[in-house]
Amino acid sequence: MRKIAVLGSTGSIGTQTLDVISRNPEAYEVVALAAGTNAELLLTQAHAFRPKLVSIASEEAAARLRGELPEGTRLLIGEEGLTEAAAGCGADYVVCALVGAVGLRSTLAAIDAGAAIGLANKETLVTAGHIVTKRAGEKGVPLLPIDSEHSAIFQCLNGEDGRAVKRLLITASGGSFRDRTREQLVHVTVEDALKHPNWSMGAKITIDSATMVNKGLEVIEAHWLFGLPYEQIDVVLHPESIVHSMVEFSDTSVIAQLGNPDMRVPIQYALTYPQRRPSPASPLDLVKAGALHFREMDFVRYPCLRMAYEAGRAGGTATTAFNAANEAAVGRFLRGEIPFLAIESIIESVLGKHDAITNPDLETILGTDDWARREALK
Ligand SMILES: NC(=O)C1=CN([C@@H]2O[C@H](COP(=O)(O)OP(=O)(O)OC[C@H]3O[C@@H](n4cnc5c(N)ncnc54)[C@H](OP(=O)(O)O)[C@@H]3O)[C@@H](O)[C@H]2O)C=CC1
Ligand SMILES: CC(=O)[C@@H](O)[C@H](O)COP(=O)(O)O
Ligand SMILES: [Mn+2]
Repeated sequence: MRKIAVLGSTGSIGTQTLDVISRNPEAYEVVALAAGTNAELLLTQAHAFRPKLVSIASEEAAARLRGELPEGTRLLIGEEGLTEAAAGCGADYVVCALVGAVGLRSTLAAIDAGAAIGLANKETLVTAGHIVTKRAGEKGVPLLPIDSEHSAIFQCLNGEDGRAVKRLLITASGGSFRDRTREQLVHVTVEDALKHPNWSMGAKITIDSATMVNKGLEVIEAHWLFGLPYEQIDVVLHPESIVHSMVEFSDTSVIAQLGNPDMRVPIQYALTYPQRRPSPASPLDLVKAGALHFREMDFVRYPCLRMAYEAGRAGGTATTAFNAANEAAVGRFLRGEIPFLAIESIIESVLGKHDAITNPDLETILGTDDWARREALK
């Protein structure tokens, strides 16, 4: 029986992970759950799964859990709680479903404890990919992708020799504003931006899809997960989100992974790999799905993707700054403080002020993250 910790259990990926687990109760024991603010849902989950530990971000949220948890479930708070959930409860598998670079330390703690990682939290790889992948390699810990595109690529590669890969083709839906011109983006609202055409996801990633930052993060995530240079990672617009990504090989063969948009498929595959199990997702009927479309990516329409490639190629702390500036800017947009198009100007401005440091250690990464956030909030 696999002992699992779910970091970010109350979010979109976290709740779907627990849904997958609850359909296979004989295979999993949930040993720890960690959340940010949603004490009510965390409490319900604690009673359903009876973990050894629950962790919540603040003392205020923790107050709502005291005296209400099942017998034998400990309560911890903040970064200490995240680390203990990741590394102190005997989990042999940790699902990293936190949103943002806040997931970095607990992911590293889980790796140091020798747990396999189911990784949804792409910001961690974008922030410190060289540290996370090196540490996982040294520990012999697998990093199993949950992000749908990376799960698709992982499945297409199927253990193939990387030298036979010509390029990765990451698909992008185009997000909430895929049919709008840049001029039409001037007055869009938060409510509009949160309407993703194909996926129901947390607020931050939904905004990232609309700005195309999400695809930029995914290009950098693919660079670290699959060890390929940026020249071999391309993005193609695919409005239907049926083809989750593709790999082109040196003999011109292109292998794709397809399915209806349902994150429980890649989540389950990351949990059961190398096996497959029946899934609750609705089967894909290509005849009913109709025509599938593919369009060239327009880097003028989507400058955030251009900036992500530039940061990726610059390397070192450039991607840390890119991610942190975006996190802060998206927070401001969601709070109604800035218009949609200011997200990209803030990222551009922060990157313009940043001199990337090569091969940074963790302290330098955290310093850059902090600096970029403060710049983005100015
Ligand atoms: N949703 C999706 O379909 C996909 C998501 N991803 C990636 O997966 C990750 C999670 O995304 P998603 O599930 O959509 O995000 P959500 O916002 O839905 O969930 C985020 C989770 O993180 C928790 N959290 C946030 N801040 C903290 C903190 N400081 N301490 C502890 N817990 C915290 C939240 O807790 P609470 O809600 O209690 O505040 C919540 O459980 C992101 O990196 C995203 O890019 C990748 C592919 C698809
Ligand atoms: C489901 C998933 O993996 C998301 O990252 C998704 O890819 C978002 O869609 P787009 O970024 O392509 O709009
Ligand atoms: Mn994705």
